[in-house]
Amino acid sequence: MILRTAMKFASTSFNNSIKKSYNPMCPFLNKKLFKQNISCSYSIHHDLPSKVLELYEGIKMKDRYCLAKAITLVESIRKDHKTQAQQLLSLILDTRHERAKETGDSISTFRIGLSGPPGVGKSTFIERFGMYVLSQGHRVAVLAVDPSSLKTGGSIMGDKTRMPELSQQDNAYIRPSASHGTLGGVARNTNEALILCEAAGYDVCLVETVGVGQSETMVAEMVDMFVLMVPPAGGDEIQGLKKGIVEISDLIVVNKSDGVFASAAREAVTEYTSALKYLHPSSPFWQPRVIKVSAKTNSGLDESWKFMQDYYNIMKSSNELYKRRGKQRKLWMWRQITSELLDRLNSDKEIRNLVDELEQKVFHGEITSGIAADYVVDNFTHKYNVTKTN
Ligand SMILES: Nc1nc2c(ncn2[C@@H]2O[C@H](COP(=O)(O)OP(=O)(O)OP(=O)(O)O)[C@@H](O)[C@H]2O)c(=O)[nH]1
Repeated sequence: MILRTAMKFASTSFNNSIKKSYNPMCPFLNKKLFKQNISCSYSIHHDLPSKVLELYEGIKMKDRYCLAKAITLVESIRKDHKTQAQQLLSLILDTRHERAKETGDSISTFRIGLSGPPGVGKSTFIERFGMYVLSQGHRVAVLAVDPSSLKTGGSIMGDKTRMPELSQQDNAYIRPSASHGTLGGVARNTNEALILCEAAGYDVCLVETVGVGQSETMVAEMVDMFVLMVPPAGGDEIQGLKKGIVEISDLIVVNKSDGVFASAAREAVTEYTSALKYLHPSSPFWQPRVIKVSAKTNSGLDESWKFMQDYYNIMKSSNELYKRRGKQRKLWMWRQITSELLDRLNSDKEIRNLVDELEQKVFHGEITSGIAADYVVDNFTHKYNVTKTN
């Protein structure tokens, strides 16, 4: 209650200060966008709704309730919510940008992706590993991208009950995967939720996913390090693993290396290590490693964290982390452009009718897909007076 009143007060005075002078929270956007007279929705910075400011203040004060509300806002498909979410995110980014200028350190958090087939022990590992990382003085957030929840409508992964001990900790925050929308949409929301978690002081963020379809690639494209968890089996099982997924992994963790699985786990480590020799590492600064752990007995957790920290330090000091995050941001921007354009195209009735008509012609082989696509894009751009560059 006291916290909320304080937040309300802080956000009111903050709002007033914003109104008095010209957009003080957004010097970068002032310079780069407004002065160049670029018309963009960021002009919404002028009159920020109190809801956005309250969430911003709450997140800064590490209030979990505000963080949860902010993530829900990011996940919402309502147009006004989308605008508010972008306002909140750009406030957070501006603050981060300013802080980085002061400290000279632009990256102070560690984003780790974790993937593996169902039943490999991801949630047991995250529960135990998360507790270990907390004991090292960090704050841990766990997010999930669960493609199966999109089909079933329920969230299977990332559920709090899968990590009962971790979810009780003050310094841990667990957020289940959204269970509506498309995989791309859910991944994009998770990407933005990461920014919110970091702003709320969670310096180690884990993003969990299962090895289905594109979800692993999408998660790899939003984290600093990608960890693949595999069962204690080799031979055919390794052959069956998608080569692409091993290729993008910075660390392979063979779980369940206890009891009857101990020797199979040792063999798996040897086999994965030799398989990695034939693959290109995703960075010239890091040779991917293979280690065995047992989430059940806690063995190998400290070693896993040590490898992860080695990776982080090497990638950060070589500036690779900075470049990687930059490339990822550009990639997500393009994803966003593509999906936004498609949304606009699909929501235009006239164009939608044209698409339906052309789809029939393409289906019956009356025209080529290429011609139909060109025709749709030409009509769309012409309608909105977009100049076509040749
Ligand atoms: N022996 C052994 N069993 C483990 C270990 N880690 C997990 N398990 C068991 O493996 C089973 C699956 O573990 P989960 O942690 O639920 O696996 P998951 O990958 O999260 O599975 P999904 O929820 O299907 O995505 C459970 O019965 C765990 O108790 C381990 O290190 N050793």
